[in-house]
This record gives sequence, C-alpha cells and structure tokens, in this order.
Amino acid sequence: MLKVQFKKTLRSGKESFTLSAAFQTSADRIVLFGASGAGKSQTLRAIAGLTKPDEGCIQFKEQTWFDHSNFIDLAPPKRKVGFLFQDYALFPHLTVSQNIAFGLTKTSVNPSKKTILPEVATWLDRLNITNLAHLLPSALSGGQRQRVALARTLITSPQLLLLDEPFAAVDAGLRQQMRQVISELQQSLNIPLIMITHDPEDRDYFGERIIHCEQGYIHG
Ligand SMILES: Nc1ncnc2c1ncn2[C@@H]1O[C@H](COP(=O)(O)OP(=O)(O)OP(=O)(O)O)[C@@H](O)[C@H]1O
Repeated sequence: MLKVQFKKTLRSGKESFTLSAAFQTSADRIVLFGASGAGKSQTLRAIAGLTKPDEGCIQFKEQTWFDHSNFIDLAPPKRKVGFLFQDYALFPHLTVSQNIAFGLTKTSVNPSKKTILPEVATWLDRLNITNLAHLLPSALSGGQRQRVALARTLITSPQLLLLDEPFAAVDAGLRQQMRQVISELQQSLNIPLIMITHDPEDRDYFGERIIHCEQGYIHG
C-alpha cells in the first residue's frame, strides 16, 4: 500500500511551480503518466526522499516515510527505494562490475576491478551481461547500460522500484525487450514499481494503476 498526499512549491527566481500529489494504491505497477513538465520527476523524488514536501504525508506499507505534521522525514537509505534515473547515472570511470558492486559499498572506496563479488556475479548473470563485466559504460549500448543500472539498483534489495522514463534512451526496437526484462524482474522479485512515462505503450503495459499528471496536479 502506497499513500501519497503532499504539496510542494518549487521556486527559481520569479518562477514558481506548485506540485499537489494525492493518490493511494495497493497496485504493484503504478504509472505516472503525463506531459513534460507536469511534475512526474519531482513526485518520484519526493517519494524517494530526495525532495522534501512543504506539507502532507507519504506512507509505504506500514511505514511512514514523511509526515510534516509529526516531523517525520525518513532519510533516503532508510526508505530502501531503488531509483533508476533517466540517464542511468553510471560512473564513467568504473567498469560494469564495479558499477554494480557500488550499490553494495558503504564507503567511498571504489570496488575492486579484478575481484567480482558473488552477489555481483549473480546480477551480471541475471541481467545477461556477464560478458560485459570488465567494460566501461562508454563501450555499452543504451540497452546494456540500462541493464547495468538495473543490476546496480536491484543488488541493494529495494522494497520499491522507481523508474524515471526508463526507455527514453533505448531505441524503439529494444523497448519491447526491455519492457519484458523489467516486467519479469518485477514479478520474480515481487516488488512494486512506479514508472514515469509519456509513452502510451508503456502506460498500457505497466499501468495496473495510472496516475495522471497535469501541470503539477498528480492524481489518479
Ligand atoms: N528548482 C525548481 N524551481 C522552480 N521550478 C522547478 C524547479 N525544479 C523543477 N521545476 C519545475 O517543476 C516542473 C516539474 O518538473 P518535473 O521534472 O517534475 O517534470 P516532469 O513531468 O518529470 O517532466 P519531464 O517529463 O520533462 O521529465 C517543471 O515545470 C520544472 O520547470
């Protein structure tokens, strides 16, 4: 069960944008659907704890992640959310296996280039990218980068997966394949996901529950 009810005003100079989100669902596949600039990414950031709302509450299962009235604001790591950013945010100077291992490290020391941890090997295999383990992100295709980013997120065992336009950097031919990869992972890991998209095909594929986003008004 996810309950989201908050308001947030973003300001830069004289410009301001007010986000008003209100939805509640127990669906496992939630789609935030709407045009560019509607407030989808900011909503996801608030759920992840990367942006603090001005008022309201966010609850996931039995946990309160944010409650303005009661001064509750759980830090992002405590929410145990896996966030797949639009550009995948891979570290360009680290190999595929190091990027994935980074999800596990608790220090700022880079993971070893030579030793592949058993958990990393498992995720390399699961995402079918074992043959890419020693490559740098610059040598990968869009679809391969997405698999690496997914592995780096999922190795942390998140309880909720947040995907910000996951197919934006993947060409049309690969999109259906990547939809299947994400769909199968979601089902086998049995974790709910929230996906941002403005592609009606993604909405129809993943939208067990569709939240409409329009000019800062996020409702469903
Ligand atoms: N710091 C800020 N100050 C003022 N406005 C902001 C700030 N950050 C974001 N915005 C505005 O908030 C609105 C929502 O942004 P958001 O990134 O959530 O949109 P989106 O629906 O995810 O769009 P897209 O699909 O293009 O990624 C935009 O109009 C943006 O200009």
